Amino acid sequence: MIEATELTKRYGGRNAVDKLSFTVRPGRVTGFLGPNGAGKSTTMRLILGLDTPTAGRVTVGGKRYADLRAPLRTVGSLLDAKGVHGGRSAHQHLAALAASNGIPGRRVDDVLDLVGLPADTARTRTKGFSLGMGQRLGIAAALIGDPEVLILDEPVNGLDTEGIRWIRGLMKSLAAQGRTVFLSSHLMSEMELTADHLIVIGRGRLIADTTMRDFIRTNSRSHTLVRSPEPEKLRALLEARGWGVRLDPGGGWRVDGTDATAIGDLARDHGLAVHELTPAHSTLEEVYTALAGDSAEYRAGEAASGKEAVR
Ligand SMILES: Nc1ncnc2c1ncn2[C@@H]1O[C@H](COP(=O)(O)OP(=O)(O)OP(=O)(O)O)[C@@H](O)[C@H]1O
Repeated sequence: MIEATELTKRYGGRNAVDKLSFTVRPGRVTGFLGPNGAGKSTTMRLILGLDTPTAGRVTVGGKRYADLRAPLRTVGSLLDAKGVHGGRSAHQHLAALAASNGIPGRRVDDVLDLVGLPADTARTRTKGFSLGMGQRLGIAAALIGDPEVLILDEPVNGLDTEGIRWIRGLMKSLAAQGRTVFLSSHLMSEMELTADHLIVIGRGRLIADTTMRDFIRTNSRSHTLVRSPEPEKLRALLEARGWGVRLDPGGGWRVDGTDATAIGDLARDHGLAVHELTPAHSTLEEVYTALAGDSAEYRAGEAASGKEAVR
């Protein structure tokens, strides 16, 4: 569990993190979203004791990071996959981390296996590692202490499709084991598939702390997707009713202001074939983009309650 209470970090004259209070609970994957400069990395650094708060506090498993005796056994993190000495091998890097936290050396082979880094690769210097291999090594380092809490900043960066799918499965299985998984990503489609819960910030303030499902439901414009072999005829009929009609990126029309029943009846009354008629919600990406485009920093002032998704 991660608990932030009125967490504040001031740089120069500006609050990068501004009275942020939230709880990241075990047993689920929590996504951390916010536009560039919203304060996500700063928050993660504060959680990990890499920076000190100006005010407020944040704890991991009930303790401040600085008070953890063997931190890697409590919290594993991936903030910057390039933060590895290029002259060392992956094996040496992980062995050094293990030794520094009283973790048995045999754990190194376990985590290498878990992240799919072959033994011979793990013995070569990391300087030649691809971005994807570096990312796997970073995740191995995060897992070395078998921690209850995982904090990962953009963990799918540089991974190919198979790697992204692998991370998704790994995050979900770690959460299913009862661990706390907190991750940021700019890949919305991936976040939608991976996270159960979302914490959204803008300008250092809490905007939403809610389930993925509720975040999308509350902020999406529900619409009906309709396809017909005579799309223009259908569009004319829909618009004549005063309903909003937009082109769906996948083809067909997105219709606002009515429901599937009314559209189906309308098409039938005019002898028009309909090949698809689906009530639909926006994707996370659509909701998020609309929110971000709505105003710089998500109308941070309006979201004072913090618990409700923005509208
Ligand atoms: N060490 C620092 N000194 C001064 N200002 C900083 C420092 N670190 C971050 N900031 C500022 O704090 C704000 C929040 O930055 P932060 O990197 O936490 O945002 P972010 O949400 O992680 O953004 P991104 O998605 O681009 O990584 C920004 O305005 C940034 O310029």
